[in-house]
Amino acid sequence: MSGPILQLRDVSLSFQGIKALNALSFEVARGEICALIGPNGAGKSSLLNIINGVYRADSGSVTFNGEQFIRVRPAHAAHLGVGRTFQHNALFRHLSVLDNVLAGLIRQSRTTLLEHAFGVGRDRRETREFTRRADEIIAFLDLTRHRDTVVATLPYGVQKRVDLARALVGRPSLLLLDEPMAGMNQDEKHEMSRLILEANASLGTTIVLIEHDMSVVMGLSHHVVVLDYGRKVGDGSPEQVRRNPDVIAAYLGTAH
Ligand SMILES: Nc1ncnc2c1ncn2[C@@H]1O[C@H](COP(=O)(O)OP(=O)(O)OP(=O)(O)O)[C@@H](O)[C@H]1O
Repeated sequence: MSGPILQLRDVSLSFQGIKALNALSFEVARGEICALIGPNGAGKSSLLNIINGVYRADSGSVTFNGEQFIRVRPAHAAHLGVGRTFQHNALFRHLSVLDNVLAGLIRQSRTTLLEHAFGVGRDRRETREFTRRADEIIAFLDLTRHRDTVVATLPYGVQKRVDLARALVGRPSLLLLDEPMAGMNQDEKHEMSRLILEANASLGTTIVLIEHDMSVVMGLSHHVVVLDYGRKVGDGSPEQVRRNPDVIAAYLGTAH
């Protein structure tokens, strides 16, 4: 399919009179890594929540892969090919890495409750196929040695990789990452950047990510959109955005 993978047109959202997003429009090209930046409270997470159906925009429209919606249920967004990670990872801490990654495939299950209860027919075939897919993504993200380890015992940077594996296993065409490097040290950020670039290059996944660390943003993204008080104040290549005086005033000048 040609054309942008994602288009937002005049999207607005308010919470009790506070405009979190104010007539926001931008496009994400197929295959790019697009960073959303802006000060705290600028509306970045709200925007991701609209794209994957957690929130409903008050007005405007979102077009994903040619399908336009104002409200999409999260399950339908996942079905259309939108994957997501959250700012505070929502892993099953007491389950293994493999089980957490398999959880990313639950929505694609076609097994009936009865087949699942007796472990027969489609259930057995599906389990084999899902495990194969999970192992593939576990290897892709360098997690094979942790495959059977309980997530809670793993270092934080590795847990964030498990979160990425769970989001990637369903092979979304658009992956939304909410602060994938939050709380990481420089080495972990470097490793996570490498994996995001690799997922983008080898799996062809379009990525929209929220990130505060400007050196990460500049090194990773093809395209940067800058928000401030729910409005777009910059939109272009990392270089264009870095030189935009409105952006410097709104964001880069702000202590973070
Ligand atoms: N569920 C909610 N209920 C009420 N207000 C909300 C809710 N979610 C977001 N807001 C408000 O909407 C505005 C935008 O918040 P949002 O979390 O989208 O910003 P952000 O750019 O992601 O911030 P941060 O960088 O701190 O995560 C803020 O004023 C916030 O307080």
